[in-house]
Amino acid sequence: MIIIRITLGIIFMSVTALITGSLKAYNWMRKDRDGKGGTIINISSIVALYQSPLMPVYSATKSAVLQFSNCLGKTEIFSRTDVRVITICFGVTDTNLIRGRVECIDKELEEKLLVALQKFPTQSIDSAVQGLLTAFESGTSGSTWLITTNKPAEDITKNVDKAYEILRQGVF
Ligand SMILES: NC(=O)C1=CN([C@@H]2O[C@H](COP(=O)(O)OP(=O)(O)OC[C@H]3O[C@@H](n4cnc5c(N)ncnc54)[C@H](O)[C@@H]3O)[C@@H](O)[C@H]2O)C=CC1
Ligand SMILES: CCCCCC(=O)CC\C=C/C=C/C=C/[C@@H](O)[C@@H](O)CCCC(=O)O
Repeated sequence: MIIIRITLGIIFMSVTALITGSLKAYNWMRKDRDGKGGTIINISSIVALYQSPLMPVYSATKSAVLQFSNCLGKTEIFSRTDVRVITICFGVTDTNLIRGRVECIDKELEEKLLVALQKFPTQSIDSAVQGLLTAFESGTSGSTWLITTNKPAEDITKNVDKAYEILRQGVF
């Protein structure tokens, strides 16, 4: 089925390749294994910051990117390895990704997504890159940055921490 192929593709690209690539770089750079330290910047999305029915697969992959990168960048690890891990949540950005046809799990969702993508303000590539550079210059390890709607990059680490404080209630 086409959707299985697309789904496996997006999971492979956004999760499997990102995690294996990050860990390769991580092990190469980590100071406690004779590396020189360094920075990993992983790209998530605004879809990791809210729950929408439009793209359950894509949203799941971007949430995985956020959680993996936040956890890998935690101080307990960073203090030993000097490998800083930063996560970027981009809003809709004017690239080929949103220009091409976006296949969803059914036609109804695809139509809703097209409307959403047209309605949601699209930021320029320049603004997205400027925001990424700000995060690179200022971001601490394990931080999350919201870069959307041509606004300056915003460090939303505290929001993510608060969200997980709520989610962990009753767990321990
Ligand atoms: N454009 C947007 O609105 C947003 C994009 N993002 C994320 O930003 C990242 C980049 O997306 P865009 O630049 O917008 O997409 P894009 O489609 O414009 O660019 C993707 C690039 O990756 C290359 N590529 C595809 N498969 C590859 C592979 N197997 N190996 C090496 N290169 C490959 C393509 O040739 C293309 O140049 C993605 O992770 C996307 O999910 C996140 C939020 C919003
Ligand atoms: C209003 C939504 C804002 C989204 C901001 C972004 O991250 C841009 C995403 C733009 C396109 C995403 C394409 C994703 C494609 C695949 O996931 C999809 O074709 C696979 C199956 C559907 C699914 O992801 O559930």
